[in-house]
Amino acid sequence: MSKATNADHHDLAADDALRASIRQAMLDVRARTPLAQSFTNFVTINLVANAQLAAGGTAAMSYLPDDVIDIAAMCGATYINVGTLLPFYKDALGEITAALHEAGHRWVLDPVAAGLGATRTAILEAMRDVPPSLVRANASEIIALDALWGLSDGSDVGGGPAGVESTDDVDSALAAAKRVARHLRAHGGDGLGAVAVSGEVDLVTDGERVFRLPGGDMMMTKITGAGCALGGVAATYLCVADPLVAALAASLLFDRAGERAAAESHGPGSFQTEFLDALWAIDADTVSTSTILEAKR
Ligand SMILES: Nc1ncnc2c1ncn2[C@@H]1O[C@H](COP(=O)(O)OP(=O)(O)OP(=O)(O)O)[C@@H](O)[C@H]1O
Ligand SMILES: Cc1ncsc1CCO
Ligand SMILES: [Mg+2]
Repeated sequence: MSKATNADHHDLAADDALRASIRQAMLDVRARTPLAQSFTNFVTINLVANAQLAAGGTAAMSYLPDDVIDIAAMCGATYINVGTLLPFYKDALGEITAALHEAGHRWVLDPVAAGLGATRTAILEAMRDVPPSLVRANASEIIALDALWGLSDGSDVGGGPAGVESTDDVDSALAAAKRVARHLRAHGGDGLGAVAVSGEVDLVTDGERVFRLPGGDMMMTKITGAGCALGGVAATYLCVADPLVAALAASLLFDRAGERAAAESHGPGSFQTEFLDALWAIDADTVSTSTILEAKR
């Protein structure tokens, strides 16, 4: 598939309403300290919680269905990540996602390693009819999710799952990302939904509008869980903003924070520390005035 060129895009105008919404979402998170709970993998759980706190929210992690369902009633959004599977997850996630859907509660799905293994496939397939508000994933995972939800027209053939890392570039997931976003909007209840595909240039779409966000730093791929933390912070923003705005705000904050951390650090260990400091330090104006390339329709 050909790469989009700059002629196909324009930077969003300074007075575009989306920029004001992104700025407001950041200010609201820092003013209100919203709680987004997580059901997430145990490799990166600590980074997810710390990133949510650094971005201005609060965190609570749980795996027990009645606990997660009770917390959902008192928090703004939930983050669900299928990275490390345990035997009880299939039943627990089925019960939790059905209840969240019934309650109209907003949640973010991180379909880590989508396409890998029969149990993960069954878990993700069951989410098709009770979908999240926002899917945050790398390109390979979006291509796999689109296929296993039966949305694919067969034109995108991804590299397939190779574990938790992407084997596909972000643009190759464009059609899949748009189909998944449209599915979320059609089945999510409130008509809202968005997909955030992370990579060297992030791609965010609500199924109609497509935005590309250049930036970040390759050091983000040298710590585990930058993507998981991005999903967790997207859930933090989802407490105060629509899925499209939450996806853009979180992705832009991560890009700016990654750049700042790379300039201050000297390897993966200090990068992670500097990255949390940067999530804390970067202001709403820096994020909302970032380059946001919208594709011509
Ligand atoms: N090559 C790159 N250059 C700049 N930024 C990048 C690059 N690759 C990823 N990023 C950034 O890193 C963050 C995480 O994206 P990534 O695609 O690595 O997620 P992921 O594969 O789900 O990660 P994980 O599963 O380890 O949590 C995003 O903010 C993204 O913009
Ligand atoms: C390394 C790893 N294994 C399962 S989840 C995870 C974190 C990155 O997604
Ligand atoms: Mg990931």
